[in-house]
Amino acid sequence: MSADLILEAVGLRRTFHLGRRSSVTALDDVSCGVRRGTCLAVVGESGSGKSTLARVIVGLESADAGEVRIDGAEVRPTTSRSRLRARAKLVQMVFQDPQGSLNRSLPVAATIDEMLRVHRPDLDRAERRARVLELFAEVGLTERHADARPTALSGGQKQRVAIARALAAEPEIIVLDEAVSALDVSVQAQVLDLLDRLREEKGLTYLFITHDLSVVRAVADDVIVMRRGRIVERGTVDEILDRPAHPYTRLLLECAPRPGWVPRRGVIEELAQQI
Ligand SMILES: Nc1ncnc2c1ncn2[C@@H]1O[C@H](COP(=O)(O)OP(=O)(O)OP(=O)(O)O)[C@@H](O)[C@H]1O
Repeated sequence: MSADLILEAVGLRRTFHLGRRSSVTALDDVSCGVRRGTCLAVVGESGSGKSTLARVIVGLESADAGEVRIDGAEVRPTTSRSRLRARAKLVQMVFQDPQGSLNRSLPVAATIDEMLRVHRPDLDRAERRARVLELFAEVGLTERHADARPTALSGGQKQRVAIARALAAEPEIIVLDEAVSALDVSVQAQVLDLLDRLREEKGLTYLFITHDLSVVRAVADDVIVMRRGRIVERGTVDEILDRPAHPYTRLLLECAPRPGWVPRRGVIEELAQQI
């Protein structure tokens, strides 16, 4: 493993069998690496294999072949509590819908408190409360937000809570799976700014999954472009966005005329038949 790669995936393959005769290869010999303290964006249209890559990388899904290493240690799916806890210290995931990680009937502070109980057993109740408020401040929220129920918060505020929850584990890597895709463009820009600031302040590493090329420049250093489970192009953000070499990347760029545009499944594939 190259010295500055905190995360490395080598030769990942994952096929889903949908019946006796039909199967889909979501990952087809995928290899990539993320340099410590940088952001790698994974782009591609719906169904290209991005989420499967993210899930295999965090150990939520197993690969049929290949391996993932974080900080030199191999990541495998596990049900062992101590291993899951150790992994959560290394890598956290933020999803498109923050609602999933929030309890509707409790103030959002309770969700962060729960993370701290697991990952910071050294803190007593009062110290945890202080840490919760510190984490809220870090993501631009106040005590009033901490004591609100999820239903009282906007989509952008809930996504900030989800980021605070991830930070509570003090991970080295955060995998963001379409984390800003459901937000309005202006809120999207604020959350992207927040992510960028947190990365710099905390030396975090991001794997940023998105179908939306228009948000990539704001956060990414490097980009991989996926199509039908394979990486068709990789490079720095400037190379990919300004000088795309692969016709599929050019098509993705042409098909993203404005921020927040969501491609219908299959549209790009239809156009890409000629490539
Ligand atoms: N659990 C599963 N069972 C069967 N097929 C699956 C499963 N998970 C993913 N797939 C299939 O694998 C392919 C890749 O899916 P994946 O979700 O990784 O793509 P994606 O690029 O993240 O798309 P999206 O943004 O729509 O989630 C798709 O054809 C999908 O239908």
